[in-house]
Amino acid sequence: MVGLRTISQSASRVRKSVTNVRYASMRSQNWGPHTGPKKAKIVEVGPRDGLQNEKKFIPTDIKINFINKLSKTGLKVIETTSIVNTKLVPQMADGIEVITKINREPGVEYPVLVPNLKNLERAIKADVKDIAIFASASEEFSKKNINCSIPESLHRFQDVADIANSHGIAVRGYISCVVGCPYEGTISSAKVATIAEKLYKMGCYEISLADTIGVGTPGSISKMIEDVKEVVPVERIALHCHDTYGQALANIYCSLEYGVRVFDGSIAGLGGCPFAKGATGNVATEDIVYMLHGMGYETGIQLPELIKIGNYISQQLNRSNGSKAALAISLKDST
Ligand SMILES: CC(C)(COP(=O)([O-])OP(=O)([O-])OC[C@H]1O[C@@H](n2cnc3c(N)ncnc32)[C@H](O)[C@@H]1OP(=O)([O-])[O-])[C@@H](O)C(=O)NCCC(=O)NCCSC(=O)C[C@@](C)(O)CC(=O)[O-]
Repeated sequence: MVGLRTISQSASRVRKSVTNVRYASMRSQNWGPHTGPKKAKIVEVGPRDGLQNEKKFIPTDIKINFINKLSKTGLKVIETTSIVNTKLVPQMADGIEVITKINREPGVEYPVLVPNLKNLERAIKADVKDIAIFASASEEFSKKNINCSIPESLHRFQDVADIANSHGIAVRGYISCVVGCPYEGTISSAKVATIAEKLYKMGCYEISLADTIGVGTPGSISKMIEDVKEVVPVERIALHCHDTYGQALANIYCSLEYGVRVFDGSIAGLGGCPFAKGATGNVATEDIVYMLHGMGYETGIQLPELIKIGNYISQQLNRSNGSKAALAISLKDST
């Protein structure tokens, strides 16, 4: 740990160049709204956000099998697990085993949630190449989720980002509760923009704006994106929707109008946050992909394969598939 801290200063210099390399490779993929074929990127968060709240422990082999299957669908980013306090999130207690045992396909990124330096150290030992840090726009949620205030968390994340980047590890940044919080109610978009700018400046290659409890509508989401776009280039913005109020696809559609091209989704609509009452499933990846393909966006994802895996994991969890597109297509195919 002491070793990690001592390299923190030179790390900020290295950070800049590593971040720029990541930017260059992302730019070549044209996630922005500009010219060329219409492209969008999906960040599959099912293995982490989708599973973290499951009460019954899912055997590690099933998690690994699930991720290995997802790796063959054309997805370019699969958020694999988290390295956090195992007493608080017991479902992710096998995070290190999962990340070390999956088959990491070339061209696929496997980010892992990391909240602090101690856990970054564990991630580095496990040869993790991509991490996600997770801040919040709500003080209360920040304290409940990561046991510190927003300013303390940003201070902590600066160290994590510096050291991660100095090891060549790319860093994605989340902001939870971007329009509403289960404890504080409405959240100001100006506050979200301030935090987004800080995460971006500390070296996050992408800022994922999370509507943790799914209260956003195209009205509140567009205001929030407008404000964040002022301080973070739109091609570095991702939207992470939960579908609690059935608004997720409408919100994604409206963010497309603002130039956002990166969307987090959870296969079969799995998900929920242990620290946010009312955080139900994430928007189903299959539904996002169905909509994007229908609008002429290329995602590189084979939807039929994704649907098979959504059905597989739903069976393993003994629950019905939460994707409407998957249900409709599976029904049509079976008749
Ligand atoms: C952030 C901390 C660590 C701060 O926790 P802390 O108490 O401030 O710091 P700590 O590092 O001293 O850790 C406390 C205890 O946890 C243990 N610990 C710590 N890490 C590990 C580990 N890997 N394996 C085993 N033990 C671990 C550590 O050893 C210690 O044990 P003690 O000394 O008390 O016996 C804690 O609050 C925590 O882990 N919180 C869980 C956060 C979390 O996973 N939240 C859910 C994901 S975020 C989310 O879902 C939102 C998102 C991203 O999807 C977007 C959205 O929709 O909003």
